[in-house]
Amino acid sequence: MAMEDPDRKTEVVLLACGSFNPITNMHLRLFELAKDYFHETGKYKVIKGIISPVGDAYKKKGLISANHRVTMAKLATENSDWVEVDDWESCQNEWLETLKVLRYHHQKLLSADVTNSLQDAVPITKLGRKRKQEPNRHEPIKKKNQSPVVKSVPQVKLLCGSDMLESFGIPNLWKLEDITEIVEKHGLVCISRAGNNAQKFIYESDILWRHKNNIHLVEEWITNDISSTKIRRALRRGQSIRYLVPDVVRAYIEKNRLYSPESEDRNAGVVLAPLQKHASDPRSSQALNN
Ligand SMILES: Nc1ncnc2c1ncn2[C@@H]1O[C@H](COP(=O)(O)OP(=O)(O)OP(=O)(O)O)[C@@H](O)[C@H]1O
Ligand SMILES: NC(=O)c1ccc[n+]([C@@H]2O[C@H](COP(=O)(O)O)[C@@H](O)[C@H]2O)c1
Ligand SMILES: [Zn+2]
Repeated sequence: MAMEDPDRKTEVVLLACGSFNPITNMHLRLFELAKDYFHETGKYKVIKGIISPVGDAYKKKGLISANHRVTMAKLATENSDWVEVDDWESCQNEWLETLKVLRYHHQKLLSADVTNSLQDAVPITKLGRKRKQEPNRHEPIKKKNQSPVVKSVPQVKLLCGSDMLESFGIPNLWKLEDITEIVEKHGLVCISRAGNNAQKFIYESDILWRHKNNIHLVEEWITNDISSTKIRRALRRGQSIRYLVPDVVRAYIEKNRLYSPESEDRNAGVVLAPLQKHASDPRSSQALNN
């Protein structure tokens, strides 16, 4: 095997935004697939995964309270040593554009980095993460003013499925400037199926095409059709969801009787927050594919 200096790799944090209503094994697989992909390039090191369940103000039909969705996501990731759940987005009173969630997490890493570099000048560790498992690494000894702080902050990339990528083309759902900033400043990791439309979708959009180096398409060879919609459907019908979601999540759903015909009717007839917000905004993404 080639000798590689792990410090040369670009550090990446993966951020997944969605309803997670409820979280499934498929959602957890997205992170593993993306991590394998980045590590196989030899250029990146994935240091963290973040699940950010959307807030109740998103108003999607059948969306149960964020409180339960966050709890289930935390239960699902309790055995993961790198994926965590962040409830900042779901605690906001209003629905937030995904770009704002990306910015928030990037900013948070920046401030962690600054705090770290102020606290200890030597040795320099990238990010401000404690490297517990590798105490004997030979970090270069530098004075803090010799190393620009910003340079070592990891990139926060949006992790999604191809359905989310393709939703960029739905009129009034996304602002063009948001899509541009996501692919320009952060980057996108999209888990897709062989022979699907993700590549064609990128080809057909000038903006996505221009930034295609920052859009990583990861092929899912061991396909898996689990979706939250199907989980909720099975629950309404009294069917088993065992082995489709982590067992702790299944137990939590049963104990709290979370999904029912009534819960599926929540927000029925209500306009989805982004559509409500952007409908009157001429900058919305009707012009993605030009
Ligand atoms: N089968 C899948 N393959 C790839 N990505 C997926 C798959 N299912 C969900 N995702 C991705 O997971 C993220 C969170 O999605 P979401 O919470 O909507 O889950 P979902 O299972 O699609 O739920 P629903 O059925 O309610 O739409 C999104 O980026 C979505 O694209
Ligand atoms: N303009 C935007 O930023 C925008 C529009 C639509 C959905 N989203 C996000 O995408 C995710 C979609 O989740 P669902 O597939 O469960 O609807 C949510 O996190 C939502 O906030 C963002
Ligand atoms: Zn979905």
